[in-house]
Amino acid sequence: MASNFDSIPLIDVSPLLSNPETINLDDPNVLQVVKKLHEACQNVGFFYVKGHGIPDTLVKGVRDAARNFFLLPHEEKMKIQLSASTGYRGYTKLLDNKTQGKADLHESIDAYTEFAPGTYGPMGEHFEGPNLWPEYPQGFKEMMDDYGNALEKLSKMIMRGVVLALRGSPNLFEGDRAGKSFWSMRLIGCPGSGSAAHPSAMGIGAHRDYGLLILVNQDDDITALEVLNRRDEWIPAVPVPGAFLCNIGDMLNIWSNGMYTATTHRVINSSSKYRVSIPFFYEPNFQAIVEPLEFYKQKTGGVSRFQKVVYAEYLLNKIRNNFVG
Ligand SMILES: NC(=[NH2+])NCCC[C@H](N)C(=O)O
Ligand SMILES: O=C(O)CCC(=O)C(=O)O
Ligand SMILES: [Fe+2]
Repeated sequence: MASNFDSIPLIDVSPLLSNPETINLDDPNVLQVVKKLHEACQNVGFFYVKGHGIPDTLVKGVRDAARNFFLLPHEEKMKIQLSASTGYRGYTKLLDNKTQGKADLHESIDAYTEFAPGTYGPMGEHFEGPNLWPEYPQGFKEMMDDYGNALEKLSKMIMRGVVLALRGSPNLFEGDRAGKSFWSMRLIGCPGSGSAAHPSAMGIGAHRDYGLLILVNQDDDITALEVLNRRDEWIPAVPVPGAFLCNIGDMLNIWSNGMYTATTHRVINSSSKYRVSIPFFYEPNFQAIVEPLEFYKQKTGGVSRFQKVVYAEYLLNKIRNNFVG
């Protein structure tokens, strides 16, 4: 469970990225980073990541591309509309995504890892299909693919750092667990409250994320994301230019037997400006079986605190609830 934090720590992860294949605690810089990661994952469930090596042009480029897309006329955007038959990929208009049964005041493009039809059997069919990107500007798809690949690599290295903190094997979350991450990405646009026809609606209602690790790329000049601490206070996640905001999802909460926290958060854009954010969701393998790992159980009292879930089933159940009346 999250503690009574009142701010979100900033962590420079560059020491984790210098020797990806031989990362280990003999390097004092690595040791320092993993301690900070562990502490943040335990007490806050959120942290900022700098020193990540993703070029600023790419980080801003995807946000600008998203912003330009959301400026297009409604009919144009609806050409790539998301539905169950597009594998839940594509565009969702304002107030069509729901959180806890309430309409959210955001529009979005949702994307998932692409895979060959049949790869994941009948469960996989629900998510089959290419991602739906706009035709214009040219190169939209290529930029999003580059971005997804870069964030997948970064997420994997951060996960190695998290495991190393307790002297676990750095590849604990690879192989059958998350070696073939079923990652996803959302391009999100939230109107400012001044322009909204629905002043009471939240951008995104209170929720936890589903998977392992989320990296949020958000506009620098608007504070809208808020994070719930144990005193039930909403702590604003003020943007740190050049840094990603990183948080933990339900699957890491389960795998770590509750040691690491999937913290509740929400989005309220009370500024007058339109806000763009792009969360990247680093998730388990589609078919991963997720239950408290022995490694973490030993460190959390020896008793499993969670039932086993299959990631694909968990995800599909969540997604279906997002798009029903
Ligand atoms: N993939 C996500 N984390 N989506 C945002 C969470 C909000 C979503 N409408 C839900 O109820 O779960
Ligand atoms: O827009 C944001 O800053 C965060 C979005 C979010 O929490 C989500 O999509 O799960
Ligand atoms: Fe979220």
